[in-house]
Amino acid sequence: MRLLLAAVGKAKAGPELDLFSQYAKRLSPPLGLREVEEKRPLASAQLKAREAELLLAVVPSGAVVVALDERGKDMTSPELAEKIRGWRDGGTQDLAFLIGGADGHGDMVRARADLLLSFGRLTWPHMLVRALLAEQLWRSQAILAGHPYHRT
Ligand SMILES: C[S@@+](CC[C@H](N)C(=O)[O-])C[C@H]1O[C@@H](n2cnc3c(N)ncnc32)[C@H](O)[C@@H]1O
Repeated sequence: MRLLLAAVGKAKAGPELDLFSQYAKRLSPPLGLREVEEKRPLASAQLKAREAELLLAVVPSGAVVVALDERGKDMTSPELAEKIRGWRDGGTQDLAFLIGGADGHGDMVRARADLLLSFGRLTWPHMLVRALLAEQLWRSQAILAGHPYHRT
């Protein structure tokens, strides 16, 4: 099962990118990263709609889509790992994670998502969410492999 992260914004060199890379490089299969950006200064509603369009354009057809959203579902790490196991064992070819921009996700992303996943009700900076996601994917892989990284 291929893993894709589609995210609004371009990462710059710095601690957030280092942290993301530290976990992303452990993942097997690797986490493909597609960054999208709308340069025009649009009003919030238009910007969210445009970013949703850009994000969904890089998602392979038939992919399972998980949109990261503070209003989404809270899960434990073992629950997320089980969800991923279910998709993998059910024959999913592409699993895509979507991270929005400063204004959050547009309705098109919410409508397309198979799961809205929350990392708690706090709002995190989007570049940090990339690192949190990469760590949780690594944790999921460790849980599914019986690796001692995750302790309950
Ligand atoms: C700065 S946040 C946007 C917050 C925006 N005001 C909103 O209402 O969604 C940018 C992106 O980071 C991700 N994000 C931020 N906090 C999150 C959380 N607690 N759980 C999951 N994703 C989060 C989401 O993908 C969000 O679209």
